Amino acid sequence: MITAENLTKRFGSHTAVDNVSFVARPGQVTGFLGPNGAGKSTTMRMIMGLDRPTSGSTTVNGKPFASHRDPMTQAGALLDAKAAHPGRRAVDHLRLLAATNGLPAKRVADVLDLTGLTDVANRRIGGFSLGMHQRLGIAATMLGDPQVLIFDEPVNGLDPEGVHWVRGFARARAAEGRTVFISSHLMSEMAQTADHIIVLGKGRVLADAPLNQFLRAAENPNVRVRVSDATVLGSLLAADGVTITQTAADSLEVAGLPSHLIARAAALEGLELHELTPLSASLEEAYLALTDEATEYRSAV
Ligand SMILES: Nc1ncnc2c1ncn2[C@@H]1O[C@H](COP(=O)(O)OP(=O)(O)OP(=O)(O)O)[C@@H](O)[C@H]1O
Repeated sequence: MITAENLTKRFGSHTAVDNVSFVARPGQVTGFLGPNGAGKSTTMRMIMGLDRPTSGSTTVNGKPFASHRDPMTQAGALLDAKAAHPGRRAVDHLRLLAATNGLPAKRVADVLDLTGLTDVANRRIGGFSLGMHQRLGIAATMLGDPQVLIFDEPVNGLDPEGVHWVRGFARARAAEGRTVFISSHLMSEMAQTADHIIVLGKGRVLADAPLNQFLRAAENPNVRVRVSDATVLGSLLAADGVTITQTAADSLEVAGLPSHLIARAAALEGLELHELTPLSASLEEAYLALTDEATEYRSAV
């Protein structure tokens, strides 16, 4: 489990992470979404004790990461896949990490196997493709068999096979009961990987909800309605979970109802519809609207 409570990080006058609170739970892939510069990497670095928060706190399995006696058995983080020395062989890189962290040498063979790198274990890292670098970075996170895994943009630049592999790996680790926390700037990617999504924009949490809530919001976009009597239709549509904004004498914007139900209500009342337009079509658009600070979507999710 990972928690962040009122986490804030300032670099000079710039606030990179602004009062962020969330929980990433065991048994789930939690997607940490946001455009470049939103503060995802800085948050991950603070969780791993690599950056000190200006204020607020984070915990990994109940304690600040750095205060665990055996940190690599608590959490593994892939923050920079190219961090390994290019002249070193993959197996030696992992052996060194295991030895300096007091982990059994036999874990090296286990994690090479787990990440499909056994056949290239004796190759120098400098000759690795991006996908192999990524696998090696992920292998290192698993050396201590930790309960918590943190991957910063793990699919960036990977080919489709590499993306598929990372996705499957993350899902499999969550299915084992681990907490998997993955950042991405692509909603489409997270929609295929995450159970729960936290959206960050300009350092702030814009949304924190199960993936299926985002999917529902995208399936039921806001609908613009022009009708002979907007006041009458508005009162007919009013219900729990439905938000109605009258934008002009003959216009409404309706959130939380599909178009066909709006049309049916108008027809039953004998009202004349002049327009019925869904305002957003896709999950990606819902996410872009959110990070663009479109307030309607923030409340819809
Ligand atoms: N060491 C630093 N010194 C000054 N500013 C920093 C530092 N690290 C990050 N920042 C700034 O903090 C903000 C958040 O950066 P961060 O890397 O956390 O964002 P991100 O969401 O991970 O984006 P990206 O995907 O581009 O890495 C950015 O404006 C960045 O320029």
